[in-house]
Parts: sequence; C-alpha cells; structure tokens
Amino acid sequence: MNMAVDPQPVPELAPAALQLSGITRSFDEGARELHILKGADLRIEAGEMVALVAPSGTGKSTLLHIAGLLERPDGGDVFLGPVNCSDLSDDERTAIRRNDIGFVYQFHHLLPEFTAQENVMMPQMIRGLPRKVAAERADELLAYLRLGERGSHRPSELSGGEQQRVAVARAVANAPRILLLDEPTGNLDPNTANYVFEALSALVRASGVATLFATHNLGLAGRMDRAITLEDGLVQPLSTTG
Ligand SMILES: Nc1ncnc2c1ncn2[C@@H]1O[C@H](COP(=O)(O)OP(=O)(O)OP(=O)(O)O)[C@@H](O)[C@H]1O
Repeated sequence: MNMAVDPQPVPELAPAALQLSGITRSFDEGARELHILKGADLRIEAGEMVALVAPSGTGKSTLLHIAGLLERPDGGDVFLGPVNCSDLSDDERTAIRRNDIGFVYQFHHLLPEFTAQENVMMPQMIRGLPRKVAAERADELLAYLRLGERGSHRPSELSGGEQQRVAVARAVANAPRILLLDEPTGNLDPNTANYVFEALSALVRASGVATLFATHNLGLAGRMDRAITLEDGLVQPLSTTG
C-alpha cells in the first residue's frame, strides 16, 4: 500500500501588524561605510509587546525609524498589516505615520506652551477630528493613565513620569496599530520607570497595539512578551532569564 501522503502546502502566515523583511541600512562615515542593518527580519503581532535590547550603536534607533516610516531602508520591506510601505509615496507614508504609528522618545517632546490635554488632542486634530471628540478622547486616555487631574497642567508643571505618561497618551491618541518606544523610561528613576511601564502595558493589552520597546532595562524587558537584540546587523532572540 502506498502510504505516501501528498505534501500539504505550508499555510501562509497571516500578515503581522508589523513585519520587517530583509532590512539593510548603511551610513557613510568618512572613507568607510558602516553597515548597521544587514538583512534584519522581525514580525510583531497585534497586542504583542517586544523588547529591543542591544548595546549602544548597534542600530536600535535606526530600526525604529525604519519601522516607523521616518526613514527608508537601503533594502528590504516594511509591511504594516498587508500593506508594503516600500511601495508607497512619501505622502502616503506620512499619512500612515500620523494615523497608524505612535512614537514615544526618551525625552517627552511635549509642546511646552500647551496643556497635557491639548498635547493629547493635537495629533487627533491634525488628523481632522473635531475639537470636542479630541478633547473627550484625551480626557479618557489621561484618566486611564491616572492623569485625570493633570489635564490642565503644562509639561513644566508635571513630574518626569507624568510627562512620559502624557507622551504615551499622545502616542496612542489616534489608536495606532504600531507603537514604537525609544528608551522612554531611560531618564526615570526605577520606581517611576516601573509605574510608567505598568500603565503602558495595561494600555497595550487593552488596545491590541503592536509594540516595539527599545530599552537598556533588562528587568522591564523580561516582563514583555519576548525580547530581541541586534547582533551583526540582524535581529536575534534574546533571553532575559539569565
Ligand atoms: N544619519 C546618520 N548618519 C551617519 N551615521 C549614522 C546615522 N544614523 C545613525 N548612524 C550611525 O549608525 C549607528 C547606529 O545608530 P543608532 O542610533 O541606530 O544606534 P542605537 O543602537 O540606537 O544607539 P543608542 O543606544 O546609543 O541610542 C551608530 O554608529 C550611528 O553613529
């Protein structure tokens, strides 16, 4: 009896929220070229929180900028869901960046002359939402991040941890599909960093946003769904358990 079974076609993976495929990026440094990314691959699913932990200069910010469509890679593709962003014009990429991608940086970059509430309203109004809707969403997010009492404060009247939570609220104001964080707790003391992280993780779980979080803090990295590193220009898994 012929027991041979026809090979089943390998099921294609459903599109991830974010997929980087074969990303290359080099920079000219005087006479020589620095090859920072050499074919990096990465998939992040909706609702997944991934830590990016790697030594300084290995290309974390470069990878985040490419994933966030702030920079084009020299080679490779960036997919958001099924959309290959490499094929898009600069205007189309800007629209995606405004609506579908949130950023949080090490320094909060809040607008100093506006209140916390207005800072969270801003990206929504740029997107075209009416002021009232933007204000309600801002209040909701600030309350969720336990900043309900701070909506009318300017950034200079907030603590470092409060400023970063406002920056998180602003980054998710347009309900992005991707959230990219570049050392957002790097300037905070351990307790405050922990508090900001807790607030952020609750938000990620509740909203299903796909999150890539660059940090040097292995304790925080160990609490995310998984951790990755950059090694010789490639994304590699990283163990955070010792
Ligand atoms: N626009 C640029 N022009 C030239 N070199 C650059 C440019 N951007 C980044 N580099 C170089 O590429 C390398 C990676 O930079 P990147 O900022 O991505 O590193 P990083 O891992 O985020 O570092 P850190 O943890 O210190 O922020 C560095 O050597 C940097 O000097």
